[in-house]
Amino acid sequence: MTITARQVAADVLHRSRARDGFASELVDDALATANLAPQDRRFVTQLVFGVTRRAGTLDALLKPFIHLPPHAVQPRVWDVLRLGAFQLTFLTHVPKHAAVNETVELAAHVGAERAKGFVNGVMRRIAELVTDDFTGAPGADAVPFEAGRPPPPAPLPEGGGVNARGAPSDTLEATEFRRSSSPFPSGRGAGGGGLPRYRKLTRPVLPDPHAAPGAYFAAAFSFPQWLANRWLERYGPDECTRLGFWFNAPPPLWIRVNKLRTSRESYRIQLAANLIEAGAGEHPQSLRFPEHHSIRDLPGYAAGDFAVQDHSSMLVASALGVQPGMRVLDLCAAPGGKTTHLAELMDNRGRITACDIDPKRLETVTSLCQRLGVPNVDTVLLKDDGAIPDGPGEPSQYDAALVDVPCSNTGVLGRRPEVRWRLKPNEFVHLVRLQTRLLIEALVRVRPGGAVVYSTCSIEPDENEGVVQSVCKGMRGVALEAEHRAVPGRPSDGGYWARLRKAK
Ligand SMILES: C[S@@+](CC[C@H](N)C(=O)[O-])C[C@H]1O[C@@H](n2cnc3c(N)ncnc32)[C@H](O)[C@@H]1O
Repeated sequence: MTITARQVAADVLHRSRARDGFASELVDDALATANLAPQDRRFVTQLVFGVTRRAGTLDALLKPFIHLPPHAVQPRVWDVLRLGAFQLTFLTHVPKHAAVNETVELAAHVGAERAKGFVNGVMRRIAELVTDDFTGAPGADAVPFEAGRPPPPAPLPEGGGVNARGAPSDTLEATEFRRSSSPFPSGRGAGGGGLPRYRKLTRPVLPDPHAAPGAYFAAAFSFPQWLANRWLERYGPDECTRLGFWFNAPPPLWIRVNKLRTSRESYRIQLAANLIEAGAGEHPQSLRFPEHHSIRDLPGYAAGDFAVQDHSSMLVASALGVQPGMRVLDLCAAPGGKTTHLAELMDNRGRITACDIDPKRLETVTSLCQRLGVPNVDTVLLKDDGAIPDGPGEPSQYDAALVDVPCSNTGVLGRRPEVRWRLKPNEFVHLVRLQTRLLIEALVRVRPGGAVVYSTCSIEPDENEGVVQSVCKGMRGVALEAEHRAVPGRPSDGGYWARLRKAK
């Protein structure tokens, strides 16, 4: 029997709830075995990522029509209801009757044949609730649909904003969060440039944005209440609206052109010959695709002409300022995106020790090195105690180190849709403790005069400036040389890096 895209999506959501892995890995696994046409494969991704990102909003829309205690609805039936509500609210290419009927059939697939009538009733109410009208203003009867289209970016000079080594200029914050205390904005600017679109409902179901901004932001933009409160206090409603739209949309695809193999311009010509459009980003190796592409189908994938890497991540290895011939420690290396970038910046000359505690993820460092043509990386599996090997020869003799620590991932919530629901506020204490320890260990391994770059894909100050400041304060002979906050959506993922230098 053939399996449908909706059935695959329902199965992935079930596995994701059981925390079987990241949604992206589970989708890849499922698509590897399901025999689906390309447009159905894209539909699976759209459903799984969309439902996971928007789960909070979908539940707010569903709850008024479910007169049962939440535990009385089986989790898999709840997944089915979210899948149906997502199609009716956030997709415009699925006809309403198809969304309702297919969702009812899905109940049987998840082993809840007897729930078909219930699912049918709820879906019909959602179909009545969601109108085909859009507005530019938030409200209790308007669901955030999409950000306004930003104005086209001004053309960038080649390598603009970066120095000769490809390192970003050492200013703190090339871009900055905008703090505002205005009520939730409407109109131009709220979504990052153009007019945002909110989908009108026939009646108010969401909290009122003016009377209850915290509850509104959590429900309308689908964030856990604790995170909504945290961000509203820090950024204000205007910036939260922009972040909400950004994190609920699919993030753009960026690649890093492998300068060991080709140049950005030559690769762009290769893309153009295949009628594929890509725009140059500020980092001299970066290209951004305006449209979705299957990575393995892009020209030069097997030959290692590029690695998939977000623009913000490319800035991190560049910030270390490595030179050919150096001995470099990469303390949290897997899956190897930044390790291989370091090798490219070193022109494959010198040695990189790439450590991680996860053996499976460490294997991906090796395979990425092979694909990209990087021979000078030694992978090291760290033991449970996290003990790090000394550099070649004497201890503490690495010329430079990168410590790209495990973090909350709050800068990449669009790419990691399940993170917002898995992350708990009490995790920050443990993360900060680990991050501080790793940064100190990297500093200990580097020679006098050497540099360490500390980085995260978090936008939480306690994981970023907080860790760096406390280490600089507590460790003699260590100075903060430069730091950079990447703001989500300007132009890519959120994150942070700081370069520290040991006194000579
Ligand atoms: C943000 S990821 C690194 C991404 C990588 N630098 C890249 O660019 O592809 C963090 C990594 O830290 C690893 N990790 C977690 N705890 C660690 C520890 N105590 N020591 C070293 N690595 C650790 C995780 O397994 C994970 O691979």
